[in-house]
Amino acid sequence: MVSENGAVNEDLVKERQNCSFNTLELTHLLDGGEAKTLERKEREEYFLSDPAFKDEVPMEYLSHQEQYEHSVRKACHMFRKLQEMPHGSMDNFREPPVESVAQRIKQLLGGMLGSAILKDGNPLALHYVMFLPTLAGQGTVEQQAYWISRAWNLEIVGTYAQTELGHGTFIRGLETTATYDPSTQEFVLNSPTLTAYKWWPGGLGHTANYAVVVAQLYTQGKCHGIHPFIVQLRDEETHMPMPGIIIGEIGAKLGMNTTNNGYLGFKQVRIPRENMLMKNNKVLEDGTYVKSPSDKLTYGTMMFVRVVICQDMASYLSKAVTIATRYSAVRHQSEMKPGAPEPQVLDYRTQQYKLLPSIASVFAMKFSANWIWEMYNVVNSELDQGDLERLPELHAVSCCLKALCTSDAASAVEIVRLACGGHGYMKSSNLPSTYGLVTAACTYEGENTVLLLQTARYLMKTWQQARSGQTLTPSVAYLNLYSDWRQPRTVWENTTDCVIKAFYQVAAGKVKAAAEHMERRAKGGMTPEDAWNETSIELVAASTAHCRAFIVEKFIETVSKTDVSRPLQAVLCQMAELYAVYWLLNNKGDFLMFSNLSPADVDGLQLWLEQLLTKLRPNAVGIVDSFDIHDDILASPLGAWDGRVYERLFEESQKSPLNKEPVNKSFHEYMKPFLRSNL
Ligand SMILES: CCCCCCCCCCCCCCCCCC(=O)SCCNC(=O)CCNC(=O)[C@H](O)C(C)(C)COP(=O)(O)OP(=O)(O)OC[C@H]1O[C@@H](n2cnc3c(N)ncnc32)[C@H](O)[C@@H]1OP(=O)(O)O
Ligand SMILES: Cc1cc2nc3c(=O)[nH]c(=O)nc-3n(C[C@H](O)[C@H](O)[C@H](O)COP(=O)(O)OP(=O)(O)OC[C@H]3O[C@@H](n4cnc5c(N)ncnc54)[C@H](O)[C@@H]3O)c2cc1C
Repeated sequence: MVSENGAVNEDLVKERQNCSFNTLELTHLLDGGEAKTLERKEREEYFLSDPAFKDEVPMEYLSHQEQYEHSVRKACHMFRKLQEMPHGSMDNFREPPVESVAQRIKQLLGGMLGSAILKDGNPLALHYVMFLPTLAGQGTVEQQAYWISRAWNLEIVGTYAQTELGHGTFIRGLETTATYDPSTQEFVLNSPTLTAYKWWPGGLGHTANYAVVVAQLYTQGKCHGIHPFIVQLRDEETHMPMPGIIIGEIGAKLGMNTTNNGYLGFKQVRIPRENMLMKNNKVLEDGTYVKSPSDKLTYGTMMFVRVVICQDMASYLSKAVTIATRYSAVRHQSEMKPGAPEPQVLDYRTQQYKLLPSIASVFAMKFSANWIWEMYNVVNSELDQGDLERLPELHAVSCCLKALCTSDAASAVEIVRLACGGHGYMKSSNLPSTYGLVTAACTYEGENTVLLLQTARYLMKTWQQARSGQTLTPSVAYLNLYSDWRQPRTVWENTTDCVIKAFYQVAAGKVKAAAEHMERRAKGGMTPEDAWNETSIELVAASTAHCRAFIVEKFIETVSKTDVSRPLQAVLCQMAELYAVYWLLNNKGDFLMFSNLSPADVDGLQLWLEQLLTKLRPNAVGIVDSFDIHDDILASPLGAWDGRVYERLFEESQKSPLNKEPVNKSFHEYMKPFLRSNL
């Protein structure tokens, strides 16, 4: 079914002809307007046309060390090009106003360009994603002026060193100490144990020469908890480790093998007092400690990254579903009807069930990521005015959204990889490394179970408030509405209103059940902590249900308000319905228990799901085409625009170093003597 030399695969041509909506309209919608699409495409062209980013030998065939060296070369070239970018866009980044550092970084690094150039991680990413935002968020005006300009101009390269060998989640338990010495006005950093060694920070191994180090602050004989310090790790000229710094790379990982995650130990390393980031808490010259209104402000960078991760997950998933959907349109297999031609695998219902809900997830993530990004900016400016009221709500929403977006992305990438059969197992398909990137996000920036429990903590508090009749903040207002889930059941309808209500009824029901079970345990004599731990499976489930309800509502709300042509509107609504019905059926026990759904309604829902798959099937390729992902970003023989899957797979196989010679020397060294010995 492949067309002659270089032409687009006929199946894909037909799919594109059958698409019922204007794919460009959807592209513009997703980019935020036509001008933004043009800007993105210009940026992509500017980077992707550069031969310096092309790999002669695919990275996977290089040694660990070579992979690192190539990625440093590419990362440096990438950021140099950013600085030199035409149309003055980078000029604005030379000395950015502090308050917009985060926005600008997102604007610069957002999207998928980075992963096209560096498929398995960028050793400079942490400099932009965490070092700079920490300087902006935690530094005083003077510290910002000095450090941010040095960091923006890449005079120094930084990372964020918080996690230790012994502790990642429980950051109050970190062991690195920073003890203030008023006689010299310095902090002395020390790693008292092996488990105190920093472990994991990206770029720490051999790339960064500075780090924000999170350590327990001691002054005047007292520990004041964890605080951020700027520490020089390596000489700016020679790059040799500074005295007292023990540093290296932690080794090969499941994925992200070019992010150069490192370890770091301190042996009585002295830094000036001014290197403690003092926007929030301060240590005066004489060692007096001055506390900020909330010790959680120190956690600001983590919150920022959790917010941007949601957007990042939507990008990775859009890439994976584009690859798998185009491949499924090109791939023919088996006989659906005796004697009939082999159908496109996309025509199998089970294949549609793997692909279409995963495509819908991209939209769900994008819309909720946009929403949380706006909330983040609003709350952040309130914080700057000293108003901390909405910080707990932002923390609660960002924790559960980060957890769901990353775990959904990881499972969807794996589902669509499996949907590509054997070819999905090839590294060249780019699906394994995409999985490596997204599954890492389930752990970094807060392990997902831990984050869901943070949201649960907030839900338990608000549940008590709901019970005492208090008005709740918007994201939990439903707890007031559905606090009594044993209300008489109303008739189930297959409508989005009924579905949204059901998701919230389930969330409220699960919050209530967890709260009641915890109370019962506490009344039975358990300590609150034990009661919490015993109930934590239900707490995580409550948090998940809360977040799913929120995502479903935002999805349906966004598509209903979007001003687009009718054909596109229809597709977006089908996507939103599919997302909702898919998750509803996946958790039908919860809905039967807590919502208006009765067993007799389940058949109708299953039918609804199947009808949606039928309606969306002809637009599957059109929808992923609208993501408008450049072939060099997809970097997959299975997913290229032209659908020349088999030719491209064969071309990729020719890049294996083993194919450079007809007989490998191992034949003469091992096989031949072995075979002879069996004669
Ligand atoms: C730059 C943009 C570019 C865009 C392009 C795309 C790029 C995307 C990014 C991709 C690249 C990423 C590279 C990888 C980066 C990984 C970096 C890391 O992992 S770094 C390492 C990341 N490491 C982690 O993430 C570690 C995870 N662990 C933690 O964050 C904490 O230990 C904890 C939150 C679990 C507990 O903390 P603990 O102090 O024990 O707290 P308790 O439980 O005792 O609760 C006490 C009270 O505090 C409250 N509260 C808590 N937090 C916050 C908050 N943030 N705020 C407000 N409140 C908060 C809580 O609600 C409670 O309130 P209440 O009920 O009393 O009223
Ligand atoms: C690719 C990657 C990049 C990273 N980059 C950085 C970086 O740049 N800088 C940095 O500082 N760190 C970084 N990290 C570290 C990362 O932030 C931590 O790994 C993460 O916060 C999880 O902590 P942990 O490894 O200690 O897991 P643990 O907390 O030990 O988790 C192990 C298990 O214990 C469970 N658990 C732990 N606490 C609780 C609890 N309270 N209740 C219930 N269950 C619990 C978890 O759910 C999990 O199942 C990175 C990690 C990875 C994988």
